[in-house]
Amino acid sequence: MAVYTDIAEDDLKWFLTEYDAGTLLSYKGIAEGVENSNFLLHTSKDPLILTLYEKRVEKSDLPFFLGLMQHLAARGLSCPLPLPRRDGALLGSLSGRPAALISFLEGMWLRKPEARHCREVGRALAEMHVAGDGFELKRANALSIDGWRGLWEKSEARAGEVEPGLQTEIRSELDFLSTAWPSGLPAGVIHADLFPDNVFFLGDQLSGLIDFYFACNDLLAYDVSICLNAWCFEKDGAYNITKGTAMLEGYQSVRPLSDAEISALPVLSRGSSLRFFLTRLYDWLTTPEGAMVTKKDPLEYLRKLRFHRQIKSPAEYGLSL
Ligand SMILES: Nc1ncnc2c1ncn2[C@@H]1O[C@H](COP(=O)(O)OP(=O)(O)OP(=O)(O)O)[C@@H](O)[C@H]1O
Ligand SMILES: N[C@@H](CCO)C(=O)O
Repeated sequence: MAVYTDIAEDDLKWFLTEYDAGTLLSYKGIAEGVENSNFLLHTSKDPLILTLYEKRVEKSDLPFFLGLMQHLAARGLSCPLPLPRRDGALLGSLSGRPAALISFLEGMWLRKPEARHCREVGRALAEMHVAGDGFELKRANALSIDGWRGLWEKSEARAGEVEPGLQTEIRSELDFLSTAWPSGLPAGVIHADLFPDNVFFLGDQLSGLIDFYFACNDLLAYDVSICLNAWCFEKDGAYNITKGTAMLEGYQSVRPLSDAEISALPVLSRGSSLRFFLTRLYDWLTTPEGAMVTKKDPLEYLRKLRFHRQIKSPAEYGLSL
């Protein structure tokens, strides 16, 4: 569960005096999520989410994340809006952690998304890419090509515990990606973690995107590859081309991909598979047994990586070329 830091009711009430948030009626920790501590607050006004930022989030990045939510919401994207304090600041401090209040978004994430949902996600991703234009703050992607080798080196010695032979395979993948990684593709603000648990639906209608805490500036098509990986594979590891077609059509109904972006999809998808494999591998090897956090399977992403490696044409993702 993701409540790493407990809060005392009195401290919370004191914290809320800095905001025009109404009177506290109740609060409870939210079990989902792995990165930060989240609480649902009921007040005499609107419900709110309180997030306490934990160790993996750099405090210096918070103005980017919170400012981005404001920027996107102001351009009509459905995403949480940070509530400013009375002094105008978006960030406060609670229980020794940086903390923010954000608006509560109605909806549920889908445990079993179908092709029609993938279409909506593709569309929303493109809308986010378009709406991100003009956002003035910049944040480099620490979890892109330049960061992968360092991340791998933290796990390499023990990687064989997860699957024998991994060392050779990942080293050669890193070598391949460092020569094949595309440059010059359209770049902008990307979500970088738009998995099913970060997209809310009300019925079949997409109601909003959450969790912008990996957002950064990077290649827009790299974000598309992250979504293909997160939404278009079945539990048995098979790529679902119907979902892929729907997602790519949804995306292109808002922002058509260039020929260069389409050609780069297999390489970008190898990269995004490696990115989630590496963070999951690190967590797998370092999270203590019994910790109240669900560890995610790194091998799921190794299998996706192997799938993308044998792709001969981007048409195999469901694009009509
Ligand atoms: N604005 C919001 N409105 C409604 N619920 C929210 C909102 N923000 C977060 N939540 C709830 O809190 C949960 C965890 O949020 P979030 O995904 O941001 O956490 P996290 O720790 O950064 O997780 P991860 O990075 O693993 O996805 C969500 O699944 C959702 O249930
Ligand atoms: N979405 C990530 C975890 C949280 O960022 C994963 O599935 O590995």
